[in-house]
Amino acid sequence: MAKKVILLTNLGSPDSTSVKDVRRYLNEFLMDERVIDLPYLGRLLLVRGIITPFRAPKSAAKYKTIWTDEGSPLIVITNELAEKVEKKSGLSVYVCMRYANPTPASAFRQIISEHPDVEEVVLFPLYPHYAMSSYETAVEHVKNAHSIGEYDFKLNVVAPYYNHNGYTDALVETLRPYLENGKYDRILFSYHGIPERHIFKTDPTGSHCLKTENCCSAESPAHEKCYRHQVLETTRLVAEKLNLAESDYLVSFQSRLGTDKWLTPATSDVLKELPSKGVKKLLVISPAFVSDCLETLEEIHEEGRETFIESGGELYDTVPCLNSNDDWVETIVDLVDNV
Ligand SMILES: C=CC1=C(C)c2cc3[nH]c(cc4nc(cc5[nH]c(cc1n2)c(C)c5CCC(=O)O)C(CCC(=O)O)=C4C)c(C)c3C=C
Ligand SMILES: [Fe+2]
Ligand SMILES: [Fe+2]
Repeated sequence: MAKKVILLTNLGSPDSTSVKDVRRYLNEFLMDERVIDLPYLGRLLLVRGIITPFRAPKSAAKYKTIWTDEGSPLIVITNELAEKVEKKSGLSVYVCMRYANPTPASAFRQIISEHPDVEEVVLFPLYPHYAMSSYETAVEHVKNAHSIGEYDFKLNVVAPYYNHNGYTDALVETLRPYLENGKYDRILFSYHGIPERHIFKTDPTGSHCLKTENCCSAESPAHEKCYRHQVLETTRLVAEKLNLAESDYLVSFQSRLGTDKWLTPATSDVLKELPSKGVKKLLVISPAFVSDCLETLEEIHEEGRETFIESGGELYDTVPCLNSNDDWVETIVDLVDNV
């Protein structure tokens, strides 16, 4: 059997909550051409001249509200997950991040020093859905480091698993305890948003995505890379497993940045509008995030609650991410075994 190890890759966090570290992180993140897809000079001016100077102090203050003694929740949780996957799979598990630390190059150096005979690294992106700003950039970043290092081992990548039974079952099990006494008027599936332009860009047919109202439910090869299709599928499968009626839940997109047209409806708009439509008791789940992070702990749990309650909502609960729960660990091992 080929000597195999696992490499988990996640988005990454600033090294600390200092404005300087947050600025460096935001510059690296937003200068990624798969995140802000402008020509280099335009991107540089926008990111360094406008977005980062204003955003860094605000983001640093937000990170301070979620930071733990061990560091960023996203990093701490990813490391805990790695330990558990290692125990369950019997394989060595490493971690790298798309932005900041640890880098793919440092993870490869560690792998080689601990396993000089390694033949295969299985890359597991901690993104269930394909988007050029998440799954694609993370995978390309690791492939790039692999090719620069001219390593002898193979790099195999786990495909997006938005419709994998284990992943949707794991989501169902995190939701189930909240649904036992039927106290919510609605469940909101809030996914990280992306600009519509990114959906057009990743449509290999060039003619399917966002061309009709129900493009995401009509058969198409475009779905292999369509973020909207994939998040709607995750939602549909989870709802089906829980026997939810269509009127029991809705989907929205959070964390919009800039003035471009992003996927709609925006989570913040939905949270403002629901109470006036009679939805006073709300449960929110964020399945695009497998690890709790700034976008769940601050934006959804804190800001989201404030928006909903100030708009007339009465009860607002949020479901934790899969983090390092046992169902999720088993799913990762299964996906790695079948890559
Ligand atoms: C779940 C997948 C993600 C997609 C798709 C995604 C797209 C995307 N993000 C930004 C801008 C920012 N995102 C930020 C934080 C952040 N984003 C994701 C995941 C996805 N992003 C995660 C897991 C996190 C949390 C990181 C953490 O340390 O906890 C941030 C930084 C924080 C802030 O200032 O708000 C920015 C900026 C864009 C522009 C984009 C698509 C184009
Ligand atoms: Fe993001
Ligand atoms: Fe689509």
